[in-house]
Amino acid sequence: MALAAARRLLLHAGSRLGRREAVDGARRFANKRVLVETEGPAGVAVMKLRNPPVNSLSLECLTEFTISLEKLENDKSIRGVILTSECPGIFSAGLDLLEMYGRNPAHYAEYWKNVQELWLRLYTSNMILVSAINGASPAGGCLLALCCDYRVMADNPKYTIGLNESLLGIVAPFWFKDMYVNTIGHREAERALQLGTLFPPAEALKVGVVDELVPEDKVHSKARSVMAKWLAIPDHSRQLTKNMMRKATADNLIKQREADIQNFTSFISKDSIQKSLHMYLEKLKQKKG
Ligand SMILES: CCCCCCC/C=C/C(=O)SCCNC(=O)CCNC(=O)[C@H](O)C(C)(C)COP(=O)(O)OP(=O)(O)OC[C@H]1O[C@@H](n2cnc3c(N)ncnc32)[C@H](O)[C@@H]1OP(=O)(O)O
Repeated sequence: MALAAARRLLLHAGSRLGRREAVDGARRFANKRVLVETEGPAGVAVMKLRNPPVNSLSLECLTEFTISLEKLENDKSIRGVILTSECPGIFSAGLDLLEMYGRNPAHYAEYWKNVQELWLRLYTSNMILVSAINGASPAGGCLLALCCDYRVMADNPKYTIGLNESLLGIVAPFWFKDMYVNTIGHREAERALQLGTLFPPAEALKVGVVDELVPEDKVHSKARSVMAKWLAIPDHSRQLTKNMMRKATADNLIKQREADIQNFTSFISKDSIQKSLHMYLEKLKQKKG
């Protein structure tokens, strides 16, 4: 309930801000955790995640992200979105572990519903989505990138990308898996999912998790030039083709959303899974020394 009210408020506040800043030609609207800048005639928006320190996808962040996408979808002048991060060295640390640890079943259900919603909106977007991966991108971070039509990654060996859920003692849901299989093929996905592989850039390129590597300072300009190429294709044929390629995967979740929420809630509530998450969080803390 509270979240729905927040959503209405954000939509309203966002549109007021959007109108005010349109005066300069370049428009922008911002929620606390997502900044969107649109650049006039080209019809391209740049969406920057800014939920420091690691752009974890908290419930608030997911909500703001989904609302921002909804607004862009409703703006017929926008044809493409570049998805990137404002947090140095991190694209997104994925789902917020603190939303999945030490909470109650109702919270887990609410959180998962919002994860599903963002995924469905991103994955089935009619807009061209290009990710400019400028940092680490584990699990849910990789998921965001996989939803895009094209992935440009900074060629910095410190950054890794992949679905590493098994390392946390949890299991990537079937729709994460489906998208991984669609992107890198069954054999590679099977291996990478079991091992929880976090690919450094060169390996991510080789296996097909990303489409292109560029020096870090060129990620944004490359994403723009990729976008220009995709914008040259007529929207209607590109959109119908995208829909044809993705519909079955999206429908697979749509037809069992409620069961998937229940499955997540009972899985994540298990003592053994909570214990695994606790240990992983402790490991993250200890890493700092
Ligand atoms: C049937 C269904 C089953 C369940 C399916 C669930 C699917 C789950 C999907 C996910 O996305 S789970 C999340 C997976 N993410 C990770 O494994 C990433 C963990 N984080 C890191 O590896 C590192 O933090 C980093 C992203 C590489 C950044 O490293 P850096 O050294 O720059 O920062 P840190 O000191 O490690 O972290 C700072 C701060 O942030 C906290 N944090 C990190 N990641 C998360 C996260 N995903 N959620 C919440 N909080 C996170 C970290 O603990 C530090 O906190 P403080 O110690 O400062 O309090």
